[in-house]
Amino acid sequence: MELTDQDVEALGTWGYFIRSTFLGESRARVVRDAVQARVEAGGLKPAGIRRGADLTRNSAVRGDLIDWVLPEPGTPLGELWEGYRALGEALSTGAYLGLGRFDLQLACYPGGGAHYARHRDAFPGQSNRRATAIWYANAGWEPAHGGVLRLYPEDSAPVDVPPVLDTLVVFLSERIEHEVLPAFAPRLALTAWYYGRDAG
Ligand SMILES: O=C(O)CCC(=O)C(=O)O
Ligand SMILES: [Fe+2]
Repeated sequence: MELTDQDVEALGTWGYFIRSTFLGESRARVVRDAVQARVEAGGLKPAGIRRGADLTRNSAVRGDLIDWVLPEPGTPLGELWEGYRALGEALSTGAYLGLGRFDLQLACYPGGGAHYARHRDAFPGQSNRRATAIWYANAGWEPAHGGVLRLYPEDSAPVDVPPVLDTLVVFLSERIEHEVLPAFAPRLALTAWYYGRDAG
């Protein structure tokens, strides 16, 4: 995994970059099937919203179901995990982000208008989340399904990212506000949050 000069420049200037392919089509389909199977097996739980020490559930803010993905060498999800590990290394080497460990979350927005209100993934000085990377697992996503990720770069117009299979979005967690617009079909995303190397 290597970042292009364009990726690095976009990250520095705008705080994000987008790639239309991460794993490549055939591997992406295999991972997608594994993600789908995991969702169908049940076990995803309504996501919480943290306000200080309180964890609350409020589908008016956030309507997804989540689970955490751990390293699973030799499985399709393990392959994705490994891809994220390599991405973290590339971000550290190529963009000097100094990243350490990451958490990887599987999120399913069930459709029916589920969304996630505008937010940041980290606040300056309060968290060691440095970078967010999101990979989408939705084959056959159509504009009528809604569910775009809307990024709000600081000095430019909002940018919409349809959650199409194998698309990868990377942004600086403290810098980029974003939201998920209402989704009208089941929407699958895998999000990694990278912590600074100095994080506990
Ligand atoms: O699924 C997405 O596109 C973004 C989700 C998100 O913002 C989050 O989980 O913090
Ligand atoms: Fe987010």
